Amino acid sequence: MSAPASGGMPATVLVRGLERRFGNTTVLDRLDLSVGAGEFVALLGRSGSGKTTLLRTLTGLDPVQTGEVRVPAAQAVVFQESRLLPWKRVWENVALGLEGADARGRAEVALEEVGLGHRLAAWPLTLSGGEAQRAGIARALVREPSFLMLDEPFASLDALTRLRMQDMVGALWRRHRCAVLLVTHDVDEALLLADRAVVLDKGRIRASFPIALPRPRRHADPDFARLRAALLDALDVRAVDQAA
Ligand SMILES: Nc1ncnc2c1ncn2[C@@H]1O[C@H](COP(=O)(O)OP(=O)(O)OP(=O)(O)O)[C@@H](O)[C@H]1O
Repeated sequence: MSAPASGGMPATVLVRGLERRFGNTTVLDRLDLSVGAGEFVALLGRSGSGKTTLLRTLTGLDPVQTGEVRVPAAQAVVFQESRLLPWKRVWENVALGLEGADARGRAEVALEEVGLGHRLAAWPLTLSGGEAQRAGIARALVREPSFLMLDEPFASLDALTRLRMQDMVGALWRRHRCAVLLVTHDVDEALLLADRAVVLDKGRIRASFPIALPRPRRHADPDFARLRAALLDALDVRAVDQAA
């Protein structure tokens, strides 16, 4: 795959002219998007703008009606709820579908990496919300994806747990360097984690902001506040109409 993504990186994910209609409603409208190798992209947009539909198309759950979608085979997705099987222990959930005699060992290493080494044999229903999401992230990482999709993974967590999880995901990304597409409603989350924030509106990309802030990112940084204001503007329908 040689088409360049933003920043001159080779594209890991390439979407060209993607359309998705449900009956007479166009949900994705000639959408173009690329995610570079190792690039962290945050996808923001108002409710109903098509974020989940785009993600479902990238995972193959939703068909490509019109347009082109290229994603690597080594992909993984983490949803808002962890979707662990309650009748399997935590390590078994993470090892599910892995091949080879070392599946359990690999699952345990992934769980240790997300700070769950002490709950390997626990039943999912005994985990806190944050722990369950950690297990979901371990289940994704153990597959060594070159493309990781995160669909509002922290939305149901309390504010403090969310901050801890954001820190953890930032650290994991620096270590693994896979391409990431994070769907979020949280502008600060995008600014804390992503290389680029992309705004979806009515099924089209309306804005794409490079987030050229040094890491670790700080809310107190004046550039952080400037980017937050620009991103909030782009999410506002009046600003979108002016840009269109
Ligand atoms: N299977 C379907 N049949 C009909 N309409 C659908 C279907 N799936 C999604 N839609 C419509 O497509 C539009 C986009 O939905 P989508 O879930 O992708 O938005 P979203 O940006 O993820 O929203 P949210 O932020 O609320 O999760 C909505 O108007 C939704 O009603």
